[in-house]
Order: sequence, then C-alpha cells, then structure tokens
Amino acid sequence: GCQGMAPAPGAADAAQVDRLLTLIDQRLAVAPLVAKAKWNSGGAVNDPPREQLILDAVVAQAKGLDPVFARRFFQAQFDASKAMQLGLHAQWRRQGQGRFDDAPDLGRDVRPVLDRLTPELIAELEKIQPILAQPGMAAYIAMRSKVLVRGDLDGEPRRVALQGWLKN
Ligand SMILES: O=C(O)C(=O)C[C@]1(C(=O)O)C=C[C@@H](O)C=C1
Repeated sequence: GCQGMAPAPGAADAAQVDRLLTLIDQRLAVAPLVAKAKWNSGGAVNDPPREQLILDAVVAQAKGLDPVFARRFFQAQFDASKAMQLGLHAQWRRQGQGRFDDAPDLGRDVRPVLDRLTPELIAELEKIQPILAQPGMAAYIAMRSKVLVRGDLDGEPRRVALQGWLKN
C-alpha cells in the first residue's frame, strides 16, 4: 500500500501549489533574456543592489508575509536566475557565440517583466505560506516542480529555485 508515503494535499491546496510553481517557471523563463542582454552588454550576472531593491520592495508590499520567508523565497529565485545565466554564458563561451543581434535591453525590456511578476508572486506566497508546513507538502512541491518548472541545465536552476524556503 502507501505506508510510509506522505499524504497528498487536497485539491485546493494542490491547485495553489501549481499556481506558485507556474509563476516560478515564468520568472525563470526571463533568465535567458537577462543572460542575452548581459552577454551583449558585458554586465555582471550578479547585481546585489538590484536584488536588495527587490527584497526591500517585497518586504514593504507583502504585509501578510513573514519577511524572513519572503526574503528566502526571492533570494532562491535570484539564485536560480543566476544559475541559469551563468550556465548559458558558459555554454555560449564554449560555442564561441558572438554578440546576439536580437538581445533585449535589460532595463527597458527585461526588468519590467520581472517587476510585473513580483506582486503576482507575493500574492501566491501569501496563500501558500499557511499550507507549506503540511506533511507531504515539500515532497508534493518537489514532484510537481518537475512538471511545471523548466528543467534547463540538467535541472540545476529549478533545484536552486526550490532551495532554502521549503520546509521538509
Ligand atoms: O536584473 C538582473 O540584473 C538580473 O540578473 C535578474 C536578477 C533577478 O532574478 O531579479 C538576478 C540576479 C541579479 O543579481 C539581480 C536580479
């Protein structure tokens, strides 16, 4: 039977998990655009002041969220983006990739997309936080993430996106 297996969440909680994972995937989908913009501009992948700006805005906006949880979650998303960017840059270096003709502009085209996702993520996090500690939830999220979050670079960015904010 199913002895030893954690219980699966109910339908409403499962749908909630899926909405958050879909947004995590949408945010991760922006990372290759960031990578292209920075490949052309030579800008550093790691931008701590930009991360701080987002984190401070998140904590200020998300009145219903535990700030420690909110910071851990968004830091994981930044780290996942950096894993994707660094992995792509390494690949492009190996391939002798030149400048892209079709790279977007980071400030004009790409960061506004991330900024639109931030409040959507906050809204889903507020709904997820109270159900995260349920038994079996971390295992369920890990399983669903393989379906809903892109697995580029052998799944490394996806792994990083789920690290540090999920309880076991
Ligand atoms: O905006 C950038 O420059 C990004 O690389 C994106 C991003 C993010 O995920 O928001 C990721 C890494 C940087 O340290 C800062 C922000």
